[in-house]
Amino acid sequence: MPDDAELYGCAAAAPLPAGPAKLLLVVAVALLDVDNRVLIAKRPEDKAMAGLWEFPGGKVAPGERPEAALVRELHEELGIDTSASCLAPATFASHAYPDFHLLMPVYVCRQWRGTPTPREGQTLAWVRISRLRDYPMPPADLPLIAMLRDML
Ligand SMILES: Nc1nc2c([nH]c(=O)n2[C@H]2C[C@H](O)[C@@H](COP(=O)(O)OP(=O)(O)OP(=O)(O)O)O2)c(=O)[nH]1
Ligand SMILES: [Mg+2]
Repeated sequence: MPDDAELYGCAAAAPLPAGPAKLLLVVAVALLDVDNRVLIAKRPEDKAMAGLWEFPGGKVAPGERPEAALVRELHEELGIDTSASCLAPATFASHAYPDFHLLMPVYVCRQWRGTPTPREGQTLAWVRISRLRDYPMPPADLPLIAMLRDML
């Protein structure tokens, strides 16, 4: 059983490389059902990091508020409607990928209208937080699993 330092990813701390080429702002959500299961989506074959499971969301457009971006992405990707007031800031990921640095605020949402439906070729799964580790996720997401487990 890994200890918490490993789960949070701080056991393998290495010196930070020089500044990233580009900072990418992506917003994501832990959508929770009444049983506290979280919705994850498997990235489709035609996208970067295909086959990995992620929290729904996407890039913030220039000039767009992060919450508005997430409301838009949830509609585009899952066909559900929510409002900025239903998005509670929870945690964030900060990860240096080889070609960009990802900064990803993660919100928790328990209220929306509609049934999440894969609109962009994803596969969806409702998963207990204690089982998230069974689903391969992008490296940026790995510290989030323990954070959400402790928080929710
Ligand atoms: N949505 C989301 N993206 C993640 C997660 N973890 C992670 O490393 N990413 C990365 C993958 C991508 O490089 C980037 C999100 O880009 P994206 O391609 O999904 O953006 P988008 O939904 O706006 O899609 P597109 O219109 O650009 O096709 O963030 C995660 O949990 N959720
Ligand atoms: Mg996306």
